[in-house]
Amino acid sequence: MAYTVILPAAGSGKRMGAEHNKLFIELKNIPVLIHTLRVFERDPQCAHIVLAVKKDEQSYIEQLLLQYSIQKVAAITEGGAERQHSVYAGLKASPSKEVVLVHDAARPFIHQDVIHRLVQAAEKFGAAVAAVRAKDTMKKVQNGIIQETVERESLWIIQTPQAFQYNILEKAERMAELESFLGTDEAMLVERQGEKVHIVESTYDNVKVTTQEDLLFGEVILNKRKQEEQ
Ligand SMILES: Nc1ccn([C@@H]2O[C@H](COP(=O)(O)OP(=O)(O)OP(=O)(O)O)[C@@H](O)[C@H]2O)c(=O)n1
Ligand SMILES: C[C@](O)(CO)[C@H](O)COP(=O)(O)O
Repeated sequence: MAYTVILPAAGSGKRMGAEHNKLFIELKNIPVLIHTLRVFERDPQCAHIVLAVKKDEQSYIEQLLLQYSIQKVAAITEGGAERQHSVYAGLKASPSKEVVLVHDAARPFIHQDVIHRLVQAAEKFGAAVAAVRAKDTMKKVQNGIIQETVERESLWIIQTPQAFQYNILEKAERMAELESFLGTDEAMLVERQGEKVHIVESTYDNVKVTTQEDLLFGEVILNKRKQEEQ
């Protein structure tokens, strides 16, 4: 089934400590943003891409789209102060009212197979997110003291893409805005509307480029994939 992907790309990259948007940092001489865009540009099931960007970065991003022949961007909208605001702005600009994916532009290593399983799950169940099982023990801590160990067997690390039937995500975003609720992912907003969100198992190399170390991981991931292609 065809889908539209919303790519929030309007962050400040504080944890990266870069002078400019971390999405412009190059991995193997290609900007992180382009690596991510190429995944969807090359996916026949992706009908449209919607970008949410910082106003003062829009013309530079438009130049990148031309330079790298990215054709599927149907809309570029202005992002907001929080990731959630950027996603909602992107949703409002979406040309499609069917299955919509939200994917961090900072996650360039997503596999097409995971995307397709997410689209199928969203079509069938209404909402689904990419995730991997927790490998470390997780604990709740207050004032530097462990309060509770969370049983690991049922713990998953949630990623993006997060896939939804349009009307489910639209209502969740609209209600969150009305109630001034801020979540760290779209699933939170959908869950609070009583919807069931399904898990689609993803891969551990679906890294979000957040801190300097992730750039090292990214180089290794790209080198490994290049070797596998040979
Ligand atoms: N107001 C915001 C904040 C984030 N994002 C985007 O959401 C994705 C995930 O956010 P994150 O990795 O946290 O990026 P930043 O917010 O830039 O990072 P930091 O929190 O370190 O500043 C990124 O593609 C980022 O560009 C966005 O579109 N609008
Ligand atoms: C949406 C997300 O990628 C799921 O893990 C994550 O919550 C984004 O967090 P960020 O701090 O906005 O990068």
